[in-house]
Amino acid sequence: MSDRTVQKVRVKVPASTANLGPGFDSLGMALNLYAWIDMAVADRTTVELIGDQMNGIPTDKSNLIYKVAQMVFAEAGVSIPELSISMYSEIPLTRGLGSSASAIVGALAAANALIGSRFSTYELFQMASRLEKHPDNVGASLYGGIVVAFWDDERAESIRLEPDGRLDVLVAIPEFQLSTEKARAVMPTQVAMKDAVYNLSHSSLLVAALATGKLGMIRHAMKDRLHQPYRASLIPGMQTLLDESGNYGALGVALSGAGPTMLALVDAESDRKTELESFLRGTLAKEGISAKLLWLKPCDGVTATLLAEGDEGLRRLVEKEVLA
Ligand SMILES: Nc1ncnc2c1ncn2[C@@H]1O[C@H](COP(=O)(O)OP(=O)(O)O)[C@@H](O)[C@H]1O
Ligand SMILES: N[C@@H](CCOP(=O)(O)O)C(=O)O
Repeated sequence: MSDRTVQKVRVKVPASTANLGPGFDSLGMALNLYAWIDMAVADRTTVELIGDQMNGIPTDKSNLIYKVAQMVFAEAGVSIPELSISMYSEIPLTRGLGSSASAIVGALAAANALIGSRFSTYELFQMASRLEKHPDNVGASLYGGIVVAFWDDERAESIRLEPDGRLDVLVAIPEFQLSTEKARAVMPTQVAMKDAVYNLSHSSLLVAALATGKLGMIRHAMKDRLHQPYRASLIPGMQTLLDESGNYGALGVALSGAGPTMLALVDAESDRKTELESFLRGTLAKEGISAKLLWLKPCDGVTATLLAEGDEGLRRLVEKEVLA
């Protein structure tokens, strides 16, 4: 252990939505649902999961947070074999809101803060993209805002766009889980040139619309032929939502990440929010799917805070400030 090592850190990391329709594996947006991770140097490794959101996550050294932290230490040439980790998360698992990316980014940021921030945010982004194998969710959780990025199996590059303040985000989170692995497995390995051109043009137009605040263009741009048509078979009601949400006040609609969550961009001033909620809820209900609806906002990326001896534990913070 080096003298630059601090004893305890807390990170707060946002959820993310990837793709935004046509930007498969290249567009992401941070959303204000959060996970908190406390990480401390310890004599014996412990993993405390607060709340029941993370049921089934391992609490030994096979835990993703522990493994990612060890990767950071190894890369820095530092030995901190035993960690005390506490976690609380509002981000539902395997629903397309980037829980795995938030865990990876949270672990990278916490471990890096523990060793005196030896790595830059850019270096953490390279590590995160290598682990997640696509940069959209990790880029958004790390940098915040809207992130436009690529990962070419060797390096990741990105630019953050400032989200327009008028953008509200409605997500419908179905009760069933769908792993990213399963939702990637239904996609073809090759696509027709016309579909590639369709996505290139729509994704480029979407980025331009988001960058210039031309919100009316979103309904034309937020369309996809690379992944959503294949994934629709896994999410009953999805095609109807994609085809018709625009008639109920959405600026645009997409599958959030690999799904099953559906996401609508909405003008914050819209007077049709209740109408849109009923349409989303009703369409999924017709397929026998109950869904939790949440209104979210784009937000900033991960933050890390060094903790002092007397600072309250994560469980207390969650009871006092998050669940209150
Ligand atoms: N806080 C966490 N700690 C450890 N593993 C996690 C955590 N959050 C998510 N994961 C892992 O990520 C998986 C979900 O990833 P994925 O299928 O990509 O869905 P999504 O990222 O959309 O929630 C979980 O099943 C779990 O293995
Ligand atoms: N671009 C990826 C995004 C997966 O996001 P997740 O939140 O579902 O993990 C994909 O579409 O597979």
